[in-house]
Amino acid sequence: MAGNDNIVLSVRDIHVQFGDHVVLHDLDLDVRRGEILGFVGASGTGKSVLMRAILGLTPKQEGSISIFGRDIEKAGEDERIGIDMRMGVLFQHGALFSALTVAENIEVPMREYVRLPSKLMRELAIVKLEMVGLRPRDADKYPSELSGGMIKRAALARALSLDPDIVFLDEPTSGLDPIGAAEFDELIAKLRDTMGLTVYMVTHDLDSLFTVADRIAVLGEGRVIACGPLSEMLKNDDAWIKSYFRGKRARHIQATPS
Ligand SMILES: Nc1ncnc2c1ncn2[C@@H]1O[C@H](COP(=O)(O)OP(=O)(O)OP(=O)(O)O)[C@@H](O)[C@H]1O
Repeated sequence: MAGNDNIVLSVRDIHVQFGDHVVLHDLDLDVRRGEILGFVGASGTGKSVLMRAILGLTPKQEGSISIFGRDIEKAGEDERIGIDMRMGVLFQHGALFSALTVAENIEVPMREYVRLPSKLMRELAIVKLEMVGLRPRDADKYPSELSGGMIKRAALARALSLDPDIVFLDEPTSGLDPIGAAEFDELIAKLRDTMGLTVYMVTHDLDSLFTVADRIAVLGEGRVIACGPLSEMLKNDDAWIKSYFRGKRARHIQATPS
């Protein structure tokens, strides 16, 4: 429920369509403080659309979105900026600015939202770099000089730039090898534990869901058709959920000791 301190994000009766194409309808979702919520669904079901609608980047036709207990449509401009500052985003493919160094990329949200001396921004950027497991000497590299895993980490550092309460991660482990993906999952869990972050993670990565997600929300036919811990997904008899969580690949992951 909105207004409940334990709920960071509350989505109610959301409807989003493009022309005649209804992507989301009557969609409800709550994200709890300090949890890692894994958000899954077949390709093209609207996971990115929902994330973009929550972030105010895609218009919705109906419904309400409350963040930190505040309906974002009722928030004034200053309040909205305050809410935006408490949300970090890692877009699919990292989306770093290629003409900026890693440190400059991390400083982008600082420049946008807060006025700080350059030297302090640089120092803060280095702290963020270290938080995500990069080294200070990576600060002056350009994105083209980074590996895929380093790009994800740099993008995460940028998402953490303003010490947000919640981060939205769109397929953070896609394109990483299994070891890099597992290390990234570990990093996310560590940041949640140390910073009390709430994590909203769109993913296709079963390993992530099995190892770090506290709850999983499943999108199907425009709505959240199931939401709960992995144990509930493993008992769910919906055809897609069953084949996803109890299919061959899932059985292999469960059988492999971590
Ligand atoms: N700006 C837009 N205009 C028109 N249609 C759009 C727009 N954005 C998304 N869509 C459509 O909405 C549907 C859902 O897209 P979305 O990218 O949210 O899927 P997804 O669940 O994130 O898929 P994937 O797992 O493959 O990334 C798709 O049919 C897509 O073509």
